[in-house]
Amino acid sequence: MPSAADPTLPSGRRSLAATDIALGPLDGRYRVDAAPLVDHLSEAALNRNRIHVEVEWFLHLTERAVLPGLAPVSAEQRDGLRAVVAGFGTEEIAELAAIERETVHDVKAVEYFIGHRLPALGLADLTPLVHFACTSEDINNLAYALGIRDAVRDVWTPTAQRVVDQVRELATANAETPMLSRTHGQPATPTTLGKELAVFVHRLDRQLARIGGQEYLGKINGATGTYAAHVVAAPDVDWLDVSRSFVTGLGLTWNPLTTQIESHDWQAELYSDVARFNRILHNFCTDVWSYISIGYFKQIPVAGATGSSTMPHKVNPIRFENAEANLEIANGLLDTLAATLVTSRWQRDLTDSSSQRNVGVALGHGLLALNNVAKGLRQLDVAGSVLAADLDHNWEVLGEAIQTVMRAEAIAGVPGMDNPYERLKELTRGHRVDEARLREFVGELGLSDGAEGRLQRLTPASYIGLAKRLAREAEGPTSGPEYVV
Ligand SMILES: O=C(O)C[C@H](Nc1ncnc2c1ncn2[C@@H]1O[C@H](COP(=O)(O)O)[C@@H](O)[C@H]1O)C(=O)O
Repeated sequence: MPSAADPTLPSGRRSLAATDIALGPLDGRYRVDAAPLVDHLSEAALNRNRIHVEVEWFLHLTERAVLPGLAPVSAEQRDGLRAVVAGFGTEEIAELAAIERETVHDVKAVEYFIGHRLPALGLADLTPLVHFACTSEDINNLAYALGIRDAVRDVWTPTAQRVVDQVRELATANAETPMLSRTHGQPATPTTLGKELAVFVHRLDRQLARIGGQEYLGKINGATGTYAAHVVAAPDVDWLDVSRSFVTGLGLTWNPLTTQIESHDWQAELYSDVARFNRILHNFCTDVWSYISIGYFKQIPVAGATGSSTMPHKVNPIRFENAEANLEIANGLLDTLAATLVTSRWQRDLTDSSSQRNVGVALGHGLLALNNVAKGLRQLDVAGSVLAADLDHNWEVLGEAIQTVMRAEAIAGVPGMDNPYERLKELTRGHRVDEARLREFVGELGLSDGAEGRLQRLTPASYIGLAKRLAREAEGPTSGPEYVV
């Protein structure tokens, strides 16, 4: 490692490498955002979960009395073992690291770490029961499943849910705010701002429901998933039942059939779902960014904050831009994990060991993005007058309304309703048509009274179909107000 005196460094420059300065942003400037995941997905949390699994397996084997002479340990001994998990902190992290430096095997180090604590609990005789019949993956897969489950359930999901609820509130508040649509970026049939936001809420809710229903699978079945060591050591035990009850007792779903490794298919499913949620949120961010850019949303300036270092007038949409970037980075990792974790050569290769160490990083970038979207949304105001002015400049979007009413009239037998589409195309395609010209056109069509009245009362702002009602679908199905012109 280069030091301050390293001659390869430019003269006089101190090396920062010898300090504990983070290389990555999640452990540096964004540390606070990522912090809630540390308790579940850091290396220390993985090790604590490994100790938890080893301790619970030890207790399970004693409770099931799987070997001759084996009996449940005392309540005090049981509490003492569980206290090893609960008390895992800075000193224990260092102690475990020291053991691993010798074993050069992370799970073996955990086994020895626990073994060292047994004499003080009067359990020295049971040292061979720690990690009994286990391969490392028996411990690893369960430790990861617990960490990932808790991170998703207790950290990522509540944060994602709060952001979706913020969008839901904005959708409801703007259910009736008319807005020009822009298919292909061109003026199109109007909608309401709330309805467009509700589409995102509906999409994100679906992904959250999938993620909420995710199974977290686990296995404990030995070096090649055959229970060979278990059976040769204790032939009369119902090992499938011992295994199933242990895994389900941890709150996981038992995987009955594996190689050495839990196949990780559930992880691939989860990461694909979270990545899809992220993609939808990314779409939301770029839409909001674009609405800000055309003035539909005003950003509330934060007192004391600077937009541009040179252009004093600016309030930049940086929260949505940060979210975009972090969603992309999260998905780069999530996609890689989902694509690669499902493959392991023959009965195992160790690539998953290294890959899974990045699950927290992937979720961390997603969490950071969510926090930025939440912040960005709190700083938005809807510019109703800009939305209204835009609608008023685009009366030609009523061409669709007129030609569709003419078709209905033709079917009802009203004469003179021929070629409606073509006539409206001639009137509107590629040019501006103002209110007066449209009203005049409608007045000359010879429509029935009801149809003409409906069209003459129509404005771009009121040509929104069922958008108000649909916007409220984000709150849940409604029997709310019907379409009224
Ligand atoms: O129960 C077993 O151990 C079974 C054994 N395979 C292994 N299974 C699980 N872990 C193993 C295995 N081999 C090594 N290691 C240890 O994994 C750690 C890999 O470190 P890193 O690359 O940083 O993720 C690092 O600590 C390695 O020592 C087999 O041969 O089938």
